[in-house]
Amino acid sequence: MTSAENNRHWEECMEFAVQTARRAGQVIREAVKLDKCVTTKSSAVDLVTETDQQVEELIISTLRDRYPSHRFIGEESSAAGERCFLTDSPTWIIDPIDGTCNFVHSFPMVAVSIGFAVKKELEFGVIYHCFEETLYTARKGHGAFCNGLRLQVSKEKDVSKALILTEIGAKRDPETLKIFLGNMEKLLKAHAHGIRVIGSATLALCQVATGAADAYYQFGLHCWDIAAAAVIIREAGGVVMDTSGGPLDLMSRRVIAAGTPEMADYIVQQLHSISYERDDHDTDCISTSC
Ligand SMILES: O=P(O)(O)O[C@H]1[C@H](O)[C@@H](O)[C@H](O)[C@H](O)[C@@H]1O
Ligand SMILES: [Mg+2]
Ligand SMILES: [Mg+2]
Repeated sequence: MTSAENNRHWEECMEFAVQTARRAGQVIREAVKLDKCVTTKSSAVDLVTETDQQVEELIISTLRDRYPSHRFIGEESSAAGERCFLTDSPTWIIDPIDGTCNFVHSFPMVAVSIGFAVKKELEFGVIYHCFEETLYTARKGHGAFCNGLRLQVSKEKDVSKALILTEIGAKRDPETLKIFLGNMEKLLKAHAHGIRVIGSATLALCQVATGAADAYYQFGLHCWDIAAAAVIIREAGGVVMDTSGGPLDLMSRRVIAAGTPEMADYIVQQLHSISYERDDHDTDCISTSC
């Protein structure tokens, strides 16, 4: 296909992703009122429900019917053992319920996140806030939007004038908690206006894109938490990078996002790292042969 044909095709894919995310959000809104069967994954606080699995199946089957040649990375498919790696093929990167702990507690900060990559480059992102029915979208080179209104990140460079968001991740061992709380302490001692933990990495990252938050950082999230939000933040004029200050590594389980590079660079200097196994940890052989 020509680049113009590709451009039109990815636009059509994003429009279909929006319809699919809205359908998934409707299922989640209905399920949140019902009794939930809750189990755990990597730790006692890494929760999953039947709804996570059903919604992921709905999303992937709907997309696969329409785009049978595409590849799929899903949070719950990965938890069930499917390998998590990008190839040059068009690939959907899906978090069916971001904020599962919130969903279990009926705390209304829950999103469906659908990212899309081609030739290992993020092309578009769709994040749908299921309870507010707020839709965040962005396509590379075409801007970022919230319910159709264009988004612009904060221009704040000074951490002492910043509202910063983060998430805890799934590990709760003493060493992890010491580093997590130490990182927050460093930023609070730098007189950040506040630090917020809302229980959904994707919705927190969307607040960086809207300019309501000046920065976000986390160790322990996944590629499906980052993919869609990275496009939305970049298209809103923000930066998304590795916690080392280098380029974003989608599979690394860590991220810093900010409205300005100055804010991001300051946070890089403050953070002590928490290590998590990469999302693509068991695919070294495949990734070199694909
Ligand atoms: O599992 P879901 O999809 O709910 O994603 C959340 C992670 O579980 C948390 O560890 C992580 O800290 C973030 O809250 C992230 O949104
Ligand atoms: Mg999830
Ligand atoms: Mg998630």
